[in-house]
Amino acid sequence: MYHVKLFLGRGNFVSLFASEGSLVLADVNLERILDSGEVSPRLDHIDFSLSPGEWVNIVGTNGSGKSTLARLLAGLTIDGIHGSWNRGFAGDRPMPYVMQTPDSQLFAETPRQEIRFALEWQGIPADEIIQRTELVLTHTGLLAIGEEPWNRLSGGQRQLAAVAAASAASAPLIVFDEATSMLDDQSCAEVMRLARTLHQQGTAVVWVTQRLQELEGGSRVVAMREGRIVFDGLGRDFLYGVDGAESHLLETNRTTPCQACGLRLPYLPALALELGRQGKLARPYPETATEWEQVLAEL
Ligand SMILES: Nc1ncnc2c1ncn2[C@@H]1O[C@H](COP(=O)(O)OP(=O)(O)OP(=O)(O)O)[C@@H](O)[C@H]1O
Repeated sequence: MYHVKLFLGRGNFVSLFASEGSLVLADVNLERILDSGEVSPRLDHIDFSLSPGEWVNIVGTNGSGKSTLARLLAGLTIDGIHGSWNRGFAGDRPMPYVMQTPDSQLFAETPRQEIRFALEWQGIPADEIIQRTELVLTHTGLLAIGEEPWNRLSGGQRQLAAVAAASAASAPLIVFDEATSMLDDQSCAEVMRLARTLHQQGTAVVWVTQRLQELEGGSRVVAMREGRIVFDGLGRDFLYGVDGAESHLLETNRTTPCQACGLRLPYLPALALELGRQGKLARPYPETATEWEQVLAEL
């Protein structure tokens, strides 16, 4: 860990503790002009740090600022942004950014071509490109459809090709912006598997999602509301409230951080909270399928 002091303009400084090489944003702001002519924040006093190799989930309702933050983390240009940042391990080049709909980011004609172009764009020597393309196709399970034109592939297969091309960059960070929201469950699981493999290999992952059932209890969740980060902590605390605060939570009828963001609790956390309310279940609440099976068998 080290200590960074960032100049914020107007004579203000902010001090943040960050792991060495972290990507750090400090008091980042972005405004937008509404149709009425009023000014409204798109990003509102954002302080955020991402360590090398870390996985962070970004959640929030529509229009809360998730994509804007994700684009900023990817190093894509956003006009009108104010504040301080140090891109740390992510460097100055734009990082791969996988969008919701694959068709808006595929520009070659087949998965093999798409990966080849991604490698060419990085400046990989021509004699390495063919071999590396085949390796990426193999590792992503796309070898059999490498030569298929997009119109013969499903949306899920096209999205996998987009992830494969993004992963070909071997970048230190990859941003998934609701990359699974248009996919069926199987394609969704395959895209998630690829993202997890990249993470296990050391790539930092920014995972923007509205599918709260994807959140793991021990993973980091950053929740946004009206351009602000309103929660930054563990998935289980986001879904259930902070441990120890539960009785207060129930007595006063306060909502969990998830509900306070205007998001609906997924079915299983909602069930766990309800069973807790009825005194039939105590913390720690089950998170995995096996833990749930045990709990249900004992009820
Ligand atoms: N290019 C832009 N110029 C001005 N305002 C924008 C622009 N893009 C988005 N906005 C506005 O900024 C706010 C945040 O948008 P953003 O897309 O970051 O939210 P989001 O949480 O990703 O929403 P969604 O889940 O609907 O994609 C919204 O009110 C949106 O209308």
